[in-house]
Amino acid sequence: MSFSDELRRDNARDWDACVDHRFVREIFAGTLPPEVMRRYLTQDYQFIDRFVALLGMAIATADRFESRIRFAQFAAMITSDENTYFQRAFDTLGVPDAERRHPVLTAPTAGFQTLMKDAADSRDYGSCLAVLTVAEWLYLSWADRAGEKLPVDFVHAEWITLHNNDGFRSFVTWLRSELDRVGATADTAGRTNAAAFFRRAATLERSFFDHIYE
Ligand SMILES: Cc1ncc(CN)c(N)n1
Repeated sequence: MSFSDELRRDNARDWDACVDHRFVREIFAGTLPPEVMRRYLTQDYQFIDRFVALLGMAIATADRFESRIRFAQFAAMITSDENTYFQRAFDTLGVPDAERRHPVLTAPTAGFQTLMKDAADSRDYGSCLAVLTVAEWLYLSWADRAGEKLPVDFVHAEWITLHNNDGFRSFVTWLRSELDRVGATADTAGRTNAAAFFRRAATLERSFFDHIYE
């Protein structure tokens, strides 16, 4: 079994809870209440900020140019297509500027920020990769539903298509192969560290979905 499959299997409870989450069912059905989507997106925008910083550390610590290019291209997408989606969704949902920039952070958002800072501060490529892989592979896992119709509202539909398009799918395939490659050459401590970051990320993903309904 590959390293990434092993990590996913070891975190199956949190992983499966996210893939089958109420948020996922409601966003596909187009029934996600606007106040829930608003809470989700205002918190997630703070996630994205630190996520881009972590991508920067992956670019800095990667062991080859080819990997840096992949991350740089992905960072370009997040800071263009995904960033403009957030702005258009905030406009539609009536989120004022102050709340876009400085919302009161919830515990899962603050937890993610600490996790991403810890991964970046480790300056360990495998640990950065583990967190990035959970964030993107888990999102592909819930968003990639063959044959499912898209909801009408762009705020719902585009959040799905940002996470199930061909470019995203190929980035996730590459991320997993990169984690497998790095895991195969890492020593026991390196694999243990990456596994611990993977676990923290999977747990937080689940509480992030849960908390927007609390
Ligand atoms: C919490 C969270 N996790 C993952 C993703 C996917 N980039 C996201 N936008 N937000």
